[in-house]
Formats: sequence, structure tokens, C-alpha cells
Amino acid sequence: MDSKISNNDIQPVAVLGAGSFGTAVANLLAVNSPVYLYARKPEVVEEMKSSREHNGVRLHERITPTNDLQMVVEQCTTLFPVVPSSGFRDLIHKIAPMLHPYHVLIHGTKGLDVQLESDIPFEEQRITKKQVKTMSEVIRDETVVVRVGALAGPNLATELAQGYPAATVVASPFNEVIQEGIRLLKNDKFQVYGNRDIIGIELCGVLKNIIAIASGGIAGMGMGENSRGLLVSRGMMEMMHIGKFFGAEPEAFMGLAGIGDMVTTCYSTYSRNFTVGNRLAKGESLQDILNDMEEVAEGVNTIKIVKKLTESAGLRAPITENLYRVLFENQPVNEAIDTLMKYPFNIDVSMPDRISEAT
Ligand SMILES: NC(=O)C1=CN([C@@H]2O[C@H](COP(=O)(O)OP(=O)(O)OC[C@H]3O[C@@H](n4cnc5c(N)ncnc54)[C@H](O)[C@@H]3O)[C@@H](O)[C@H]2O)C=CC1
Ligand SMILES: O=C(CO)COP(=O)(O)O
Repeated sequence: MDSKISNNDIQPVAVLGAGSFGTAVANLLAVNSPVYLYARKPEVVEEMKSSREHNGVRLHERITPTNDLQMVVEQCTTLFPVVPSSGFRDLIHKIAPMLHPYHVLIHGTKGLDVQLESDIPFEEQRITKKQVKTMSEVIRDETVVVRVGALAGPNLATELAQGYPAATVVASPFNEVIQEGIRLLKNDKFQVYGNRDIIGIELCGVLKNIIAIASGGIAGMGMGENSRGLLVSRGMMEMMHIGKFFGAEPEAFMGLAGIGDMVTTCYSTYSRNFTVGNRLAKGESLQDILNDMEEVAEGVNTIKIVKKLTESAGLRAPITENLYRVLFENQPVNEAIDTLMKYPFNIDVSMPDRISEAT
């Protein structure tokens, strides 16, 4: 059994998942509260306890590493699940019997969940929107928790670890969840904005990863900044178009979690998604890149899901479709760019209710 935080302390909070971002979120939370940082592997917990570091990042003294999920869920009312989307439903399913309606869950995962309806391989299936869920929808599916929130914004874990000023968005339909996120996360170097459009904010974080892979590709081909400006603006229209299909409001994409995170991720070599595109453009295979990346690049899986979904829904998503061919059908990056340059639609920006015309 792991040690508990003393009852004399103020109410502890928990981060579930000790990857790069989970660790960064735990360090932010620890400025204001005692924090449990849950890792599933006992040896990782032991290493964190003895070195007081994780993956080269110093752990705040108020962080208690643990792999006792039951204890964490009993001790904390507010939990921050921050695991990759591929493990998210499993984790939530595991804690579901321990959760009560008084819990608050604010996740930081920038990926989608897809539930297949048969054993046919993913590649051969048609998928519909009802099979694709954001992480807040997974929490609502699997648990009795109602007060759900999402954390998204330009939050590269490497830069957070360096203590540079930054900000995030806490999104939830419930004002009390937003206020809880602000109370727990805000400090002198970290600003927190609220947004009621949780689906919109989740989709900003999810979809910008696609554009970040494309941006890494353009940088890797050495095609200059005009082409990147073109990609970022057309990419934003594509994100808004797909977002609208999910029920997101267009305004979400104009804020910190939308354009803010898009700029950060599309221009930073710290971004794993940017790095995937960059290395592909320089001639490496996707398999080789993924084999030697220790951290998750969610965009790779997101492209697969979004391409399938837009195809079956008849939505236009030219950047996603062409990137899919580069990643999974060995199309050279320069051919994808040629195709996009000949794309026939040429409306710049239309009114929000007519966004589909501009993609
Ligand atoms: N790293 C970053 O700069 C940012 C990452 N994110 C998002 O946060 C999520 C997590 O990313 P990272 O922490 O960077 O990933 P990572 O690849 O650094 O680490 C993932 C961690 O999750 C753990 N994990 C996976 N499945 C689990 C499960 N079922 N139960 C418990 N632990 C599990 C792994 O053991 C690993 O420690 C992703 O969706 C990512 O897009 C969001 C903002 C910034
Ligand atoms: O979402 C991020 C920064 O806000 C992190 O992006 P990557 O997952 O591409 O590293």
C-alpha cells in the first residue's frame, strides 16, 4: 500500500497517467494542492519515489507517486485522467466502480475513441459518428460522473517543465467544473480560461494534431513559411468543418485551444506530431518513426479515425485525406502537396453557418 497524504493537508487531487503531460499537469497542480500521481507500473512509482524525478523532470515536493487507484479515487474528489486515447477507455472502465456522482473528472487527452462493431479489421470497416467519442463522452459512457471537464491549449509538456509562462482552457458545460479547474491550476505563470463548449475544445486539441503532422511535413520538405501559412489557415477551416459535424461551435477554434494550440504545435520541434511529419518528409517510414518514439503522437491514430468518418459521412477533408495516403499508403509528401494545390474549392472564409462551403 502506498503512503497516504496526511489528513491535515488541504484536499488532495490526482493525476491518472504519469507520461510527459501527466507529470507536467501534476507539477502545475502541486503549486496549489497536494497531488497523487498515479502510474500503473509499480517499478515506475518506486523510481519516482526514490529519485523524485520522472523522465528527467523534477517532481514537486507535494507530489506523491502511487499505483493504488482505489486509494486515490477514495481520497480525491477531483481527478485528472491524462493517458493516451488508446488506453483511456480501459482506465476509465477500471475506475468506474469506484467513482461516485460527487467526483469531478477533468481530462487532458487529445485523441478520439472508436468502438468497432465487429471483429472485421478497422481498415475494412465503415464507421459512423455514433462509434466515435471524445474522452468526455467516454467518461459519461462508462461512469456515473456528470461533472466532466476537458483541459486543452498550447501546453507542450517540455516547455511547462521549463516553467515558461503558459495558459490553458478548462472546458465544461458546468461552471462549477470550470471554477474548480481554475482554482486548482491557476498560478503566477499559468493562466486558465473557461469555455462551455466542451466538444469544441476537445476537438481543437484532437484535430490540430493532424495539421501539426502536415506542418512537420512542409518544414521537412523545406517549403518555406508561405506554404505553412496556407496549411494553417486551410487546416483551421477543415478543423471547423469536422468540428461542426461533431456539434462543436466555430468560436472554440478561434481561441487558445484552437488557433493557440495550432500555432504552437505546428511550429515546435518539441511536438511529437510535428516530428512525425518532419521525419516522414525526410524519408523515414512511419513504422520506423513510431518504433523509436517513446511518447505518443495521437495524430497518427486520429487521422485514421477522421478519414474513415469523413468518408462515410460524405464530408470534405482534403488535408486529412491526403495525409492519410502519405502515412498509410506510401504516397510521397510532395505528391500530396501537389494534389492539395490543385484542390478545386477556393472560397476563403464564409460565415460560420456556411463553413462547409469553404473547405
Ligand atoms: N506531451 C504533451 O506536450 C501534451 C500531451 N497531451 C495529451 O496528453 C495525453 C498523454 O500524453 P503524454 O503524457 O505526452 O503521453 P506519454 O506517451 O508521454 O505517456 C503516456 C503515459 O500513459 C500511461 N498509460 C497508458 N495507458 C494507461 C492506462 N490504461 N492506465 C494508466 N496509465 C496508462 C503510459 O504508461 C505512459 O506513462 C495524450 O492524449 C496527449 O495528446 C496534451 C497536451 C500536451
Ligand atoms: O498538444 C500538445 C501541445 O499543446 C502536444 O503536442 P504533441 O502531442 O504533438 O507533442
